Amino acid sequence: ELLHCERVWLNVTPATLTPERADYGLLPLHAIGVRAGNIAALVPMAQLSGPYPAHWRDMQGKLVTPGLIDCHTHLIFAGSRAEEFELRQQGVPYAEIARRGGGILNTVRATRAATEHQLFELAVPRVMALIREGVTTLEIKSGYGLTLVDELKMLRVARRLGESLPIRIKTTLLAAHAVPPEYRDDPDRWVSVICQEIIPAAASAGLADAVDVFCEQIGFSLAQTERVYQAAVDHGLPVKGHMDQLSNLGGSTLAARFRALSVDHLEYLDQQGIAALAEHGVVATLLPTAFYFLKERQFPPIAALRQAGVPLAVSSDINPGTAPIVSLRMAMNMACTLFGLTPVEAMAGVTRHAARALGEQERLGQLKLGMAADFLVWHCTHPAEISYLVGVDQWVSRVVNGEETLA
Ligand SMILES: O=C(O)CC[C@@H]1NC(=O)NC1=O
Ligand SMILES: [Fe+3]
Repeated sequence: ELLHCERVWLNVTPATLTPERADYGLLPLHAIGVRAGNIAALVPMAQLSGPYPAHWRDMQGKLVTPGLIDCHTHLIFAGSRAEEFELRQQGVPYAEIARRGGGILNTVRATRAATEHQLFELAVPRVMALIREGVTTLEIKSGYGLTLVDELKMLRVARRLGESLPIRIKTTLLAAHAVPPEYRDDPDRWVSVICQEIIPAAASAGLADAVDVFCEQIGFSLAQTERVYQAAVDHGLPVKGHMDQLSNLGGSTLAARFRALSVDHLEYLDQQGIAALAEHGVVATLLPTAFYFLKERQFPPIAALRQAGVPLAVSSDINPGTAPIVSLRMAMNMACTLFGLTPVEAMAGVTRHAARALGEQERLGQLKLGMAADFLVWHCTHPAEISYLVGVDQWVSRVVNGEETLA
């Protein structure tokens, strides 16, 4: 089947990350061929004899993996919380910083004031940093606009990043990120605006691929979360949740009832929630960078999640408040170092499990015939290096939708 491919990479060592294997799914030397944006051939070199179609490259045995998927980011924002970082390091408590107008609402003010083009320009270097790390699919949330106009503005910027840069973008509406100042006295009315105005507008404009809620004491209650989830489902949108990050409101169980794609953070997830996730195949997304930056003490129940067979994803949670570290591979390293994941689990967490967290498990996240031709050929000699060594460029060929990208 190589002869029908548009491009072929010879002598690669595939790490397939298919679910049948408990390891990287490493195969001996293969040729990988693409056609019409998909993986059209994956053939052992031992079975090959020339001639080979045009556009082939000999990769001399280099490792090839599925493209990395960062399934949870807030990387579109204006302004900076660096000054708050300084205050915090001087010992000023969070509550005092919030009282002074800091926190999420600081970023909301700056993001509302920024134009669509300014937000795009601010986001490009952050996306390019992830592209350099090997990310080929990236989820970006809204949540710093907190008005109909500004939430849609953020989602349009996210869509434009995918149209302008060699990366797949999935968008998530997170209008339920914080209560904007205009609704401080009546949060339920903000939830009504989300359900009756923002979700319908985002859905009909095709701007949102999913709907997320920050279900937390300092965010939205279980009842408010349920209202937003019901509106999402009524408009054909899947849901996900920032759940059990600082306390347990029972959000994961509710999310599982709504067949959520994923629940994320999970430091306070309990056995009831774990059972609900396992029953409905919901992905548990670990966000170790926020745990690290907030100096959290409560670990997510990794062993219990493993025991229950809940798929673990790993993501950067890039955001100006609790995860100002623009690196998926640093998050992989922290998932291993802080949370005790193995490098194999971290790799599965940014490939097939991250794809599932975005509802893309049929198309992305594995090296498998017929799946999207999103893959990386690495200098690395061992797949664990992708979680181990952070900060250096290490891919020699980056392919998205079958096209080799040089950025
Ligand atoms: O501080 C910010 O800007 C976002 C915080 C971030 N958002 C959320 O839902 N959980 C978080 O840690
Ligand atoms: Fe987040």
